[in-house]
Amino acid sequence: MSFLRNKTGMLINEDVLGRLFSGWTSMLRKCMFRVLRAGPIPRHVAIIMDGNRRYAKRKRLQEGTGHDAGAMALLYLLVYCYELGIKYVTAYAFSIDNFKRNPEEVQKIMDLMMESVFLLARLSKIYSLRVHFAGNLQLLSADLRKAAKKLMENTADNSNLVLTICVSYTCSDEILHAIEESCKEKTKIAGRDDRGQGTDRVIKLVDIEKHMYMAVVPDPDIIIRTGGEWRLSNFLLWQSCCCHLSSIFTVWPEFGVLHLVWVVLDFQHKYTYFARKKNAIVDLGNG
Ligand SMILES: CC(C)=CCC/C(C)=C/CC/C(C)=C/COP(=O)(O)OP(=O)(O)O
Repeated sequence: MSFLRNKTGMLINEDVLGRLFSGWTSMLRKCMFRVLRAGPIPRHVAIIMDGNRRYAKRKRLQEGTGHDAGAMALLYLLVYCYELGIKYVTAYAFSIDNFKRNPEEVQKIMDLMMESVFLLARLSKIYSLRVHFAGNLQLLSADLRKAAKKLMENTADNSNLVLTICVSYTCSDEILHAIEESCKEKTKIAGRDDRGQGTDRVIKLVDIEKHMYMAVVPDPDIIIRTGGEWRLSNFLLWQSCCCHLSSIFTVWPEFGVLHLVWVVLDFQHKYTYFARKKNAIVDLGNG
């Protein structure tokens, strides 16, 4: 059993999360965030959560513990982002290519995902989070798909922060899906118009963008990749044309509040470039 799980095998979130919101550490964090808010705060932060297995290996922990710790790190990050005033967080939780991994590992990650859905349901009530799943959900088990859809429906009216979990996702699949849906839509419209006259049959960028899995959120301002790599690994390729890339050497389970502060400071440093991108920055008056 992993050190992050209790005797019944459940992730020990209560204590860990409880400690986040009380005491002097929480006070220090809030002071730090207050100072950080003197500068521009990114509206949307996306993360490639790399290095979970390396973390477990380095610490000589059981297999799977790295992903447990990674899931906890994401819950922590959500709270930090909420406190800082970041409105959108997107996490690359499982790519379509990850299905090629050892079946046992895939099953463990899927079980963790199911468990995370329940944890997120509780967290979303406390913080009024909206949870959105982006990806080819047909590739997931019926149970996980059902739980994910239920969580999306139950949190659809929440507005403090939108968490998008990219699962069974690759951006090339997302683009293909959006083009297919656009073609279907255009064919339907053309079919309704007998002679095809007056019908706009040409597929435009807006048609494709409308059908992207990520259409419900604005493009990211920052993509953070942990584990020391710079690759995008088929994550948000369409949406990342103007975004700031940040590669952190730390493995994902060890990503903490100070890493987030560093990334935001780095973003603020490049503010002059980002300021050219209209609406990229949260209006501090409202944040
Ligand atoms: C709440 C929620 C949605 C939880 C998601 C759980 C989680 C952290 C999933 C990450 C899965 C994954 C394949 C990460 C990449 O690290 P890796 O396994 O490739 O590690 P490595 O780079 O050390 O090999």
